[in-house]
Order: sequence, then C-alpha cells, then structure tokens
Amino acid sequence: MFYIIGLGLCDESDVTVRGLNAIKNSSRVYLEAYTSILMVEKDRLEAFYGRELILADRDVVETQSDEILHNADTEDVSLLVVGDPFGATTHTDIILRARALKIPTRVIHNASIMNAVGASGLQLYNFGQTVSLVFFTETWKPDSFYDRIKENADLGLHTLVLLDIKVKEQSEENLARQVPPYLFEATFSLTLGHRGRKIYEPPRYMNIPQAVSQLIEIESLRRTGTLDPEKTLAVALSRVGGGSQHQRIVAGTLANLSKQAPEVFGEPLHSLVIVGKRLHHLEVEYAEDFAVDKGNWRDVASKVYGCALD
Ligand SMILES: C[S@@+](CC[C@H](N)C(=O)[O-])C[C@H]1O[C@@H](n2cnc3c(N)ncnc32)[C@H](O)[C@@H]1O
Repeated sequence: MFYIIGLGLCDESDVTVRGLNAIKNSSRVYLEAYTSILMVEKDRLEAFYGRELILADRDVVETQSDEILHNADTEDVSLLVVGDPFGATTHTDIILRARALKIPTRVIHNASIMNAVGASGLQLYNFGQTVSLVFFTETWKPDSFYDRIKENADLGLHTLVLLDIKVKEQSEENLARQVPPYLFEATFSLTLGHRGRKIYEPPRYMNIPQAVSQLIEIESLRRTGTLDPEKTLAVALSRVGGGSQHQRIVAGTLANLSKQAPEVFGEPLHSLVIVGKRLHHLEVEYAEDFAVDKGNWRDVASKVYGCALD
C-alpha cells in the first residue's frame, strides 16, 4: 500500500492516530519538505514517530517517483506531507503514477492552511480561488495571480494568497560566490553523498511586506483598482496552528500592513488574505481584534466595503 499522509501544520504531535499507525507499519517513510515546512526539525519527527525519515526533494517526488513507489505493491510505503496531501497540487501526480502501476493507495488527511485560514475570522464559504505569489526577480514577474484576485474581488470573494518558499534551490554559481566557506562546506557535504554535486541556496521565505509590495507593483501596472493600498483590507497569518506561542494574525489595509516591520508578522510560513467585498459584520468584528489600527479597520469595512456595523 502506498500511503500519503498529512502531518498537519505545527509539529510532530499533529499527526493523526491513523497516520501514525500507517507510519509505524511502513518499511520506508519519505518526508516531502519543499512545498511546506513544519515548525520543528526532522529529528523531532523521527523521535516521535519512531521511524527514520528519508527526505524527498522536488526531483524525487515529481520526476523520480518510481524510487518512492518501489515495492509499494507488496509492502507499505508512506509519503508524509506537511498540512494536507491535497493542500498542494503536486501530490495528485504521484497518486496517478501509483494507480498506473496498480499500486493500492490511501490518503490520510489532516489540517491544511486551506481551512486553518479560518483563524482569521473570515468565513471559508466566502473564499474564491487560492493563488500563489512567487518571488519576483529583475527579469521575471509572473502576474497571473492578479487576474484570479480580480475575478474573486468582482464576485465579492476573499483570496488566500500563498507566499513563495524556496527551500532547495540549486545554484552552484551563487553558492560559491555568496556563502561563507563554513556553510559552503556543510551544504556541500550534505548533498554530495547521495545525488552528485548539487549545491543548494539557503532557504528563503517570502514575508508580508514583500508580498504586499509585489501586489502593489502589479496593481500599478494594471490599474484596475482591485488592490487599493488605502481601501483594500487584508489579513496576514503566520504559523497558523502553532498556538499563541507561534501564531500571528495581523489585519489592516494593504498600506497599514506594508508599514509594519517584518518582525510584526512573526516567523515563516506566511499567508495573506485579500478581503472581498461580500463581508459579513461578524467577519469584521472577529478580525478587528487583529487590526493594527482598529478605527481604520472599521472605517474602511463600513465606508468602502459597505458592511453594516453597530
Ligand atoms: C504550497 S502550500 C502547501 C500547503 C500544505 N500542503 C497544506 O495543506 O497546508 C505552502 C504555503 O502555504 C502557506 N502556509 C502553509 N502552512 C502555513 C501556516 N502554518 N501558516 C501560514 N501559512 C502557511 C504558506 O504561504 C506556504 O508557502
């Protein structure tokens, strides 16, 4: 049996009992760690699950899935995914591949950012299409997310914006030039052993001010008024599921959020919600608790969004 098991959003104790049983019975257990991350290191997971975990990078999951699926028709093999297995599009591919090889599969679900975003107070039923925002470079600024946000906004729906993470970006040239020798050696020896001379950049996680600045940059090119810094409400979420110790939720206009220091938003991972106009007063009142400027939050909600507040 090939199991694909959601680990939830926070730490080793978020696995379900069903998931843990499957892990314990598997002859090999892979951990997918490039579409999302937990708030703890791999060794904490290994100690709790009582199993050694094999890190599966994008190459392995997307192009060498036969390595993971090897013998899964005769023994149990598990692939662990942070959040829910269907919270990232990547994982349907490997299930299709298993099906094609006539390997029985089972999915074990868990909490995902796709539903935990409800912690913002915004109702899940009022969300439209989810979008991903990638790091812009000087020469590459993909902006199709803007069309999806506009489509949602035209229907009055909220948009969940997932922010780019780069956890295993290969760049030999950059590494040789930018990374101090001690880090170069550590990274080099980690990766050299099993897959040739691949060298990776340090992980990068997009933060909220970067995300807002990229959204405004595209708005200034498109000029449809979908993302107005002073009139568009947004809610930033970090480490959702991590409890009061880790989780941060910050609400305001895009301008409010862009003026905050990155530390205000907490540690990665981060997500951002662009609030749609079909806004219920309970959503406004719940999220008001997270607002950097409560007066402005209520003002924009009532005057711009037309929400009836007391
Ligand atoms: C490609 S999605 C993978 C989602 C994962 N499979 C799930 O079901 O939650 C990864 C993105 O989701 C968002 N994300 C994941 N976990 C999060 C958390 N605990 N708090 C805030 N955002 C999170 C971040 O924007 C991150 O870059």
